[in-house]
Amino acid sequence: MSYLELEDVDVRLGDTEVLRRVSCSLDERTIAVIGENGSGKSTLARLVGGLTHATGGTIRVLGLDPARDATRLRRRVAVVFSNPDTQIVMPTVAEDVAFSLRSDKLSRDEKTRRVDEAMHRFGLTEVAGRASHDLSGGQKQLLALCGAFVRRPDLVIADEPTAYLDARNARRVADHLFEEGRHRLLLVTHDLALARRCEKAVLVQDGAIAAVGAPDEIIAEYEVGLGC
Ligand SMILES: Nc1ncnc2c1ncn2[C@@H]1O[C@H](COP(=O)(O)OP(=O)(O)OP(=O)(O)O)[C@@H](O)[C@H]1O
Repeated sequence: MSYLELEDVDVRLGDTEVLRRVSCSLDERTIAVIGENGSGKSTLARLVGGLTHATGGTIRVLGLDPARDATRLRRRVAVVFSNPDTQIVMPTVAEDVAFSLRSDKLSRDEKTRRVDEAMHRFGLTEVAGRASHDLSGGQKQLLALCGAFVRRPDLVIADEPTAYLDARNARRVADHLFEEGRHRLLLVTHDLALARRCEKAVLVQDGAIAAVGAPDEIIAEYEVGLGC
């Protein structure tokens, strides 16, 4: 079984049918989700992350049903959104990163070591004691990513993770996202250069999956549709 299995999945939010009969079986380590504004990409990401529930069909993520195994899934999946404010919960940067490890059964020393190492990787060591909400938009984005990676998840779901970042930090974050390691990546992005770095691409159109394939081919199809 692939780690991402969707069969005839529908998602209705209020009166809107946001995703319709979505089916796919994906096992590539890095997957890009592309498509026009409002096509349903973020909803698909939230669905895979267990934050939005299907109203029809079946879904398995890492072999788990997000509706029934939410706790187990949360332990293995990290979701990062384009708006980092929704993810920052603790007063200082270091506390916020440590908060991500609150339910991990690690010794205090091991937690401290992991937090320090993650802050170093994301260039946050110098602002470790600063108030989280006083950071710039880009620094907040790095903090949200740091909080996701410190947990060493099996699957990272990132929705426009480089949206607020300058070129240097965007590169740094992309390098972490694509780092050879244990995590798989589902990346929602309008940055087609980033999408090209994935092993597979999914094109979402009007709430449905229009195409799945090699990124170059799927991006070409998308650009034709956009009239580029
Ligand atoms: N909670 C909600 N209630 C009703 N409609 C919603 C809700 N969330 C999203 N939608 C609608 O679902 C559609 C898809 O939204 P979604 O955010 O998934 O698109 P997207 O492809 O990620 O767009 P973008 O590229 O602009 O971020 C949009 O028409 C949006 O208005």
